[in-house]
Amino acid sequence: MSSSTASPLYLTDEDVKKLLQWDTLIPVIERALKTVSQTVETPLVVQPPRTIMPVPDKNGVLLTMPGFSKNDDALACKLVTSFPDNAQKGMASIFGTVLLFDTNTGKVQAIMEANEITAWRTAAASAVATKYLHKGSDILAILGSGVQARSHINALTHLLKFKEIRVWNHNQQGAEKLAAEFHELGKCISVCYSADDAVKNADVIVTATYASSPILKRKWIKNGVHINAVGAGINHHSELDKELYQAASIYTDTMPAAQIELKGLADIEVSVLGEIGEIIQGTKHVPRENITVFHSLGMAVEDVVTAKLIYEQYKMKN
Ligand SMILES: NC(=O)C1=CN([C@@H]2O[C@H](COP(=O)(O)OP(=O)(O)OC[C@H]3O[C@@H](n4cnc5c(N)ncnc54)[C@H](OP(=O)(O)O)[C@@H]3O)[C@@H](O)[C@H]2O)C=CC1
Ligand SMILES: O=C([O-])C1=[NH+]CCC1
Repeated sequence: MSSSTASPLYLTDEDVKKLLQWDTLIPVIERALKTVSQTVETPLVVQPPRTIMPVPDKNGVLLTMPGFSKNDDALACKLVTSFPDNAQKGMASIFGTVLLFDTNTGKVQAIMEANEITAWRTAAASAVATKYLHKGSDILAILGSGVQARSHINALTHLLKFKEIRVWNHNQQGAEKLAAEFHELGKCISVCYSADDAVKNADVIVTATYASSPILKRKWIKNGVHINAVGAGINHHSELDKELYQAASIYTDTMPAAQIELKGLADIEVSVLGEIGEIIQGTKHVPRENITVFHSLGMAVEDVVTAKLIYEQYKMKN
């Protein structure tokens, strides 16, 4: 069959999972984060603001996330939904699909289920932010026990050797289940029964929930802690309390998206200081004693480069 008539490759989440590894993914995501922040005449990354469409009468949103990376010669678009009530049905909250295109012809090369892609690339971005902004690695605290909580434990423990890992969830059973799952794999995780216990003296904290009121407070955490704020829906920022926002140096993945999706921070007189890519490049510096927040929104280019990496790995193995 000629390549102009060949059907696109279809990869399920199971297939994708077999083709992803932190050692290869984290550097690819690091390069994407850095490239987004580079000012060059011809853009190396194209990612228009994503559309976020609330689904009427349902507690859910549909996002469209197209992107292009020149360095990776990769063009893709992710469609992703977020339906927080799915947990009550025993289902995942986030469902995604990525279309990867041939950059010369625009023909679809591959269609990939993107639940694993979203879980891995988000955690990889937090791992990169943590690499540049953490000051210690004794204690890791995870707030939330869902898909992102799991992938963040995997990515962060791949990168850093923590002495203690703690998990808290608003529903204790979720935390216990996650800890038991890691226990099976030989990883010890303590379940905490309050969020303040979980984050006491922590060096790195991840918030990955749908909380609509703060689950992390300034008064509970030490100076110098690094926080990856990953969750809490679209168009609002609610996992951290006002005092914490006001005390922290906040970085994000992409400023154009932050100006839209984090615009509510202006109401509490908080500004995002810049992109994590600027820290990677060394054009911005943060004093060691500062509390740092990586406000992760999720970028199309992360999905683009991850899908390309998966496609290349697939071709190599088949
Ligand atoms: N920045 C990015 O790139 C991305 C961000 N996200 C965001 O990350 C967050 C987690 O996503 P994901 O792990 O896939 O979702 P999951 O449904 O797998 O996990 C959600 C977690 O939040 C908890 N939770 C739900 N409601 C509340 C609440 N009101 N207060 C406190 N905790 C709550 C759940 O507990 P329980 O199930 O026990 O109720 C569960 O631990 C979401 O906000 C999502 O939008 C997701 C993908 C990418
Ligand atoms: O970037 C992403 O894929 C998402 N961010 C929030 C929900 C899904």
